[in-house]
Amino acid sequence: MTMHLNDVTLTYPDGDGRLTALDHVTLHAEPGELTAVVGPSGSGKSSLLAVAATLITPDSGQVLLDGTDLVGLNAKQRTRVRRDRIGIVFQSANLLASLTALEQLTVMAHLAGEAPTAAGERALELLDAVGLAAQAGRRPHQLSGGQRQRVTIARGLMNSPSVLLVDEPTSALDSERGAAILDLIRRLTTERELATVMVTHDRDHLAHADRVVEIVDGRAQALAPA
Ligand SMILES: Nc1ncnc2c1ncn2[C@@H]1O[C@H](COP(=O)(O)OP(=O)(O)OP(=O)(O)O)[C@@H](O)[C@H]1O
Repeated sequence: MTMHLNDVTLTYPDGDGRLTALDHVTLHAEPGELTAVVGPSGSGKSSLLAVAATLITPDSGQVLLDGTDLVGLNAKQRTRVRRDRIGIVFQSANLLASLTALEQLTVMAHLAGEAPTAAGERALELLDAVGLAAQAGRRPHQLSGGQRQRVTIARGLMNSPSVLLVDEPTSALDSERGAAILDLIRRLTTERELATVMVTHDRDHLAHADRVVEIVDGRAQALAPA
């Protein structure tokens, strides 16, 4: 599926006025392609992901998923689209301390009402895909930072999404582990035909991207991939 943000403007209340976080932003994410979003702190990158994830409704513009505008949907419909079509790997989406890596994934399916057997099989497959088959029974404190990040990526794929939204996937990792996570996101994007949008502060990551969008003061411009 293609995600297309079209002329999106988002403002937040700011004292007596409004702060423009996204200023007529347009962005295309195509299946099998990795779009990197870069820009200074406070430029609007997280806001962009939140709009794409349908967690925030923009003031104007469209969020098109295969041509359907998600902005017009009601809350229940948006929740369904998010659950069925969108994978979210945000920094704030922490792992639950008491659950094993496998359970971090199956709990998602459980909440969505899926039968445990199918969910367990898919979760194991995903942990295998991110290189953690042997660690399926470990809890977060028994995993390295890079392994925990892999679990969050696998969890983001649990609903077999078409669109994957990733916020700063390597910020807590050293450069070697960060590079491995980038390789993983690149590979999964290609193999699973995901339309991936990834916010990153690390310019080394741009070599992995098919498209690079720079956001400055809420305005987006396309950069040539590195
Ligand atoms: N809930 C909010 N209410 C008011 N202003 C907000 C809110 N969230 C973000 N902002 C402001 O909107 C602007 C864009 O913020 P955003 O978090 O999207 O930037 P960012 O590029 O992700 O920054 P960083 O790289 O530091 O995470 C900033 O000026 C920020 O202060």
